Amino acid sequence: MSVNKEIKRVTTNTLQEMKNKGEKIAMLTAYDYSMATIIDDAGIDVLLVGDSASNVMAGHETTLPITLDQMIYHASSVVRAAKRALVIVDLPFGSYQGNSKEALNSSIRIMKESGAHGIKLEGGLEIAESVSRILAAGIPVMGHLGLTPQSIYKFGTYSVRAKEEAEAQKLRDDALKLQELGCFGVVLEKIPAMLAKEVSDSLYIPTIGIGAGPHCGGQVLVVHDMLGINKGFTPRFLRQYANLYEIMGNAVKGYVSDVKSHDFPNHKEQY
Ligand SMILES: Nc1nc(=O)c2c([nH]1)NC[C@@H]1CN(c3ccc(C(=O)N[C@@H](CCC(=O)O)C(=O)O)cc3)CN21
Ligand SMILES: CC(C)C(=O)C(=O)O
Ligand SMILES: [Mg+2]
Repeated sequence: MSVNKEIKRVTTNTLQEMKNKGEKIAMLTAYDYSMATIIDDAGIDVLLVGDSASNVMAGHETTLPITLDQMIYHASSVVRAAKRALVIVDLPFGSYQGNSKEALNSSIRIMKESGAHGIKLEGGLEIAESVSRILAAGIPVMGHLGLTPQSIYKFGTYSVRAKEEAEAQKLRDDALKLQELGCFGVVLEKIPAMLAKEVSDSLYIPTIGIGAGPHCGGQVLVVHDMLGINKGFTPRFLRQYANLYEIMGNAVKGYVSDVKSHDFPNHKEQY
């Protein structure tokens, strides 16, 4: 159990209390120990070990290639860093779509081998049986609706979702279903702000938006995007809080220059 008396861990109950009080939830991705330490120490509520690690960490075009073993490796590193934040891990593509037993086994592996506090998976009614089974095992589940990147080849683009009424109605139904099953929250990705407001107001559990406007219970971004490390990714929903690509690049340029010019190491930097 928790031995740290000074820092109170965020739990799924904390997130529900925040929604009840109208206090916004701040969530960011993290994939490694060093970055997670900085983000946790800076006061984030939820750390998401996203399958966006496939893009950001491994350089793949999509989230599809990342494996369950790789997600567990990233998650265990983040868990070791997180003193306060709730740590949630994406079930990667291919680790849950087969059947609900597979979904449960994958979730159990994540909880057992990484020490994370809950899982997230993409989809609505199609994955209801899996969500129930994972929840029945006592594992907190977060839903993810709207732009679901694991289905990119079904949709063909990363454009805004649920602009048409039929898709908007399915999203409303899916969100209610996920709440009814017992999910502690739902990510809403790249949908119209008014639809996100409607869904957020109709649910008692918190919604966490990314490109879903200001009315969600909280917000999530990929940390490399908001720190400006991921050069060239500038969707409208992104606010860049730093330009670390430039800052880190300049530091490396300085080092290269100092080595080439014989400036580094100097007499104090040797034995
Ligand atoms: N670095 C990174 N950041 C993310 O937010 C992210 C990932 N990776 N990987 C998984 C998913 C994929 N997501 C994405 C991917 C692409 C766009 C995007 O390019 N949007 C463009 C144009 C898309 C279009 O209309 O076709 C935009 O301008 O919004 C948005 C979200 C969000 N997730
Ligand atoms: C963008 C967030 C919601 C995500 O699922 C990820 O980073 O993988
Ligand atoms: Mg994801």
